[in-house]
Amino acid sequence: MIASPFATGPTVPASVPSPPDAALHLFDRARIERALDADGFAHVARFLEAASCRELAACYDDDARFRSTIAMARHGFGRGEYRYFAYPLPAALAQWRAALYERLVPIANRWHAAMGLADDFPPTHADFLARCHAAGQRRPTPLLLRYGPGDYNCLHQDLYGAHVFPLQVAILLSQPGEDFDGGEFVLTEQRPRMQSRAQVVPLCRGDAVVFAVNQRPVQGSRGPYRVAMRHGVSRLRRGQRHTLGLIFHDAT
Ligand SMILES: O=C(O)CCC(=O)C(=O)O
Ligand SMILES: [Fe+2]
Repeated sequence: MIASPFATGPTVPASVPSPPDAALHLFDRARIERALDADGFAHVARFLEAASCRELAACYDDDARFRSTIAMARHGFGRGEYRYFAYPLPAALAQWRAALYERLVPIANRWHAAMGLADDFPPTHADFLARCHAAGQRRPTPLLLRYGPGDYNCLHQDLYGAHVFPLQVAILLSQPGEDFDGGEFVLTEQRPRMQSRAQVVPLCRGDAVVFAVNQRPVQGSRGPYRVAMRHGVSRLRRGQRHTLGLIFHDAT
């Protein structure tokens, strides 16, 4: 268990509330690895408590925490808005990012080897960030997303430069059926010489989904081949939906 997202950090005001810890113990690596290998995603239920979700969603309006705000419609990305956190990240977001990286890095390295990709990833997130920063990828990528009625997120890949960690995590901060309707997390998979396959991940508030950023290896009869994944969110029919996105590489 680790500290609250808002507990410390040089620029975070002392008055900000302290939600409970993320349930990193639910992050059962063997199960997650099996699910990622089979489907390209793993669902981790109840990763964050409702109070933490509410506090994270509420911090969307705190301008001082963010480096930039993107109106998705302006870029053809969909409809809705998201904001990238500024460095220094709220202390526990940095800790979650580092802790999740360390749990996922063996899978990332095995995937890259299976796909014949040269990169291998260092055991700590600090060392991987140093590699990103040395290559000019210095801007933080953790983000909060906010969707209202009619909003959606087009299928995409969060690639921000040459250095790409092949897995990322999204955490739903709102409760489907209560806070919003519609707005399902969707993944598609482009398989060589085959039509694309879509999967919907039925997240509840506080659930995390770990998924492939771009390519993943699939075991074929003649060895592994690569499939390309994309993710997005279907249109909201009602209400408001917030998500926390944790991407492990930084951006140019
Ligand atoms: O809102 C969502 O569930 C999708 C978020 C997303 O695209 C991301 O975390 O990269
Ligand atoms: Fe994304």
